[in-house]
Amino acid sequence: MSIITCKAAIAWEAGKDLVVEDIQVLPPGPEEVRLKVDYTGVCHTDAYMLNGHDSEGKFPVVAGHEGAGVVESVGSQVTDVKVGDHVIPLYTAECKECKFCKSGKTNLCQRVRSTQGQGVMPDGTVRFKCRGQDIYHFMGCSTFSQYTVVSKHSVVAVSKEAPKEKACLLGCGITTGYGAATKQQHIKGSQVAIFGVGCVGLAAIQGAKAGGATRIIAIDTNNKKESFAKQHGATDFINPLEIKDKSIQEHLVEITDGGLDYTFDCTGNVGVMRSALEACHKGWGESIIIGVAPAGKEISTRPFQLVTGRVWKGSAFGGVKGKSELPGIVLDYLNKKLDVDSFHTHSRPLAEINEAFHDMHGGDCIRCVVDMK
Ligand SMILES: NC(=O)C1=CN([C@@H]2O[C@H](COP(=O)(O)OP(=O)(O)OC[C@H]3O[C@@H](n4cnc5c(N)ncnc54)[C@H](OP(=O)(O)O)[C@@H]3O)[C@@H](O)[C@H]2O)C=CC1
Ligand SMILES: N[C@@H](CCC(=O)N[C@@H](CSC=O)C(=O)NCC(=O)O)C(=O)O
Ligand SMILES: [Zn+2]
Ligand SMILES: [Zn+2]
Repeated sequence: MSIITCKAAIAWEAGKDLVVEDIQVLPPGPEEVRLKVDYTGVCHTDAYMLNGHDSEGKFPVVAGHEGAGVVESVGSQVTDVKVGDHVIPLYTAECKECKFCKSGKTNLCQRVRSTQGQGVMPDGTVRFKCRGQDIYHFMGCSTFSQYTVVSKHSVVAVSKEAPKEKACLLGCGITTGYGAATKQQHIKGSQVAIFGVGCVGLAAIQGAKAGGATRIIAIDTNNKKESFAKQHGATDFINPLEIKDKSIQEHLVEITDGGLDYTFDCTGNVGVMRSALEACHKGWGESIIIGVAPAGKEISTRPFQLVTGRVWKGSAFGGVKGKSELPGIVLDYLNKKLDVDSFHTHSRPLAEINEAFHDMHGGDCIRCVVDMK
């Protein structure tokens, strides 16, 4: 296996445009997989890290974590995937052996998590070089490169029938929102509010509908999001900026006879997280934090909100175990149980990856998919 020279979008420092340039991608180590990335989505978490808001952010870096591609080569200890497999990299690994994997209580495998957070492979080194300099990995995926190297625990083979320009979105945004909603045990017949109608929030709306929620209130500051929300099953749409005489949580409690059974924060704004918690029904309402808040931000509420039975919790990658569950979610997409196509609203070639980040903030964009080929 030799070094591959290809194109990658490199972030040299926080807050600056990515630069597309030649990068050297080293061969995979014994427990690693090198893959050709065909498509990558651009998630809000990439923007957050590239803007310097991630306490784990390291530069220079190849960002991107919502990809789909094909295995190019594998290390000697890799048995789960083989050359030619269509794969999705997993920022939430699944080793099936660590305490977390074996607990049956969480999808948060810790096998590679600490090195992943440091931007390096499990052996503490990197597989990217540009202009003679080491370049960090991001979230164990680094899909903004035409080739990338991931741990064998951080990749799963999926059906070759799934178009990769759509399947990539199952590598983060759609799975995150859909999983977070569908994994709530008592969502059937419930009243739900989803704050933030981006890719994650829209997928949570879809999940709430699939789970049988009877009232699904979508909340976004951009009115252009109403049609997307209703198309996916929202029964109501509220722009919180249009609620004048009271807070959004007071309004929600009023119109739902005491509050929501479930609320989901899909914004990353800590003020919104508080509203989402306080909009929950006394005694049993549960608020699930999905959004990622900037470094240094903290959540607060009156403890009385929890004393009186509201539950505050969080969800990463929708609670989905990547190796065990993602191939089935891809099949759900192929079997039309799960809509993915309508989330792919914008496309860009790699040369225009910076514009993909601008697309994100127009009300008409759910996901921009970058063609890496
Ligand atoms: N826990 C996990 O596993 C994951 C977490 N995330 C996080 O989830 C969040 C959503 O991600 P994604 O869908 O990609 O992001 P998007 O930026 O696509 O969507 C966020 C939406 O929330 C809207 N919004 C912003 N402020 C408010 C507000 N005060 N009230 C209501 N709506 C608001 C935004 O509007 P506008 O664009 O006009 O600002 C936008 O429509 C991010 O924080 C991301 O980092 C993402 C993936 C996985
Ligand atoms: N590094 C950040 C936290 C970032 C974060 O919470 N990431 C989410 C996924 S966001 C995907 O788009 C996640 O899975 N978190 C669990 C984890 O183990 O990272 C920080 O330090 O605050
Ligand atoms: Zn993401
Ligand atoms: Zn594990």
